[in-house]
Amino acid sequence: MKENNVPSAVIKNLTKSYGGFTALRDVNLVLPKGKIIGLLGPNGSGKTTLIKILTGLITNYQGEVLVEGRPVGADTKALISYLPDRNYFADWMRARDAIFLFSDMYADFNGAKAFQMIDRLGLNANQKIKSMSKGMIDKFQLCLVMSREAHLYVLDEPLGGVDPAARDFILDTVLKNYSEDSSVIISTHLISDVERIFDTVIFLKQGEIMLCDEIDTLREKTQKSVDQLFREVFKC
Ligand SMILES: Nc1ncnc2c1ncn2[C@@H]1O[C@H](COP(=O)(O)OP(=O)(O)OP(=O)(O)O)[C@@H](O)[C@H]1O
Repeated sequence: MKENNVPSAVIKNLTKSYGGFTALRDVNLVLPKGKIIGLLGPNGSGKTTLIKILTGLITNYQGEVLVEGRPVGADTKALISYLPDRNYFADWMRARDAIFLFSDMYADFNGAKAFQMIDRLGLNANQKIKSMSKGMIDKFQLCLVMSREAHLYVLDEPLGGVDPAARDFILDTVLKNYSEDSSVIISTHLISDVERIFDTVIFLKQGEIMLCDEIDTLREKTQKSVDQLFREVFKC
């Protein structure tokens, strides 16, 4: 059962240091359900660190992180569908093997949906993943991740290797496959391609939240696209 009134994630006073270096400083965020959230920031601003904390891959930090009201841990991993920034398949695997593996691993995974999606994207279920191009693997991983009925989807650079013609299809795939009971957090540098699907935008700067706003409010306030604003705020 999904607990409808609980935010997908709540982050309170989160600080993460690597040795003497502070990668995240006193981050506070609430990720409400039914939203697509853009997590944006220049290289090294702490996006992947935040994502790894949310997904339970980094466990030593200060502060509190809740997913569906529960502290991040073994329980919450099952609630999150995570697209990492690199692939994790064994060399021998064909696309269909990975789909069957996901079926075994995740109770909320819809294998039929995954087969349909890869077909729609022109991928071959019998092809070895190792022999796919980077863009093909990106598309395939996104199909797997969006074929789960998760509470929180965490997508780290989902379009990195995807050709411009396929990007819109991928974004529509994201839009179609998350529900009002879940939320999606997307970290990307391809802001102009992705901003049309954001409800909320977060700018991270040197480990701190410098902006967290609804996209409509932001556009009204600044009269700029998110991409334009990002380029101005983070101009080198
Ligand atoms: N394992 C680690 N050990 C030490 N420092 C680290 C480690 N991982 C990340 N950092 C540092 O923490 C900071 C934030 O890194 P992070 O990977 O979270 O940034 P990012 O915003 O995802 O960057 P990018 O856009 O380049 O992927 C960087 O200064 C990075 O060098």
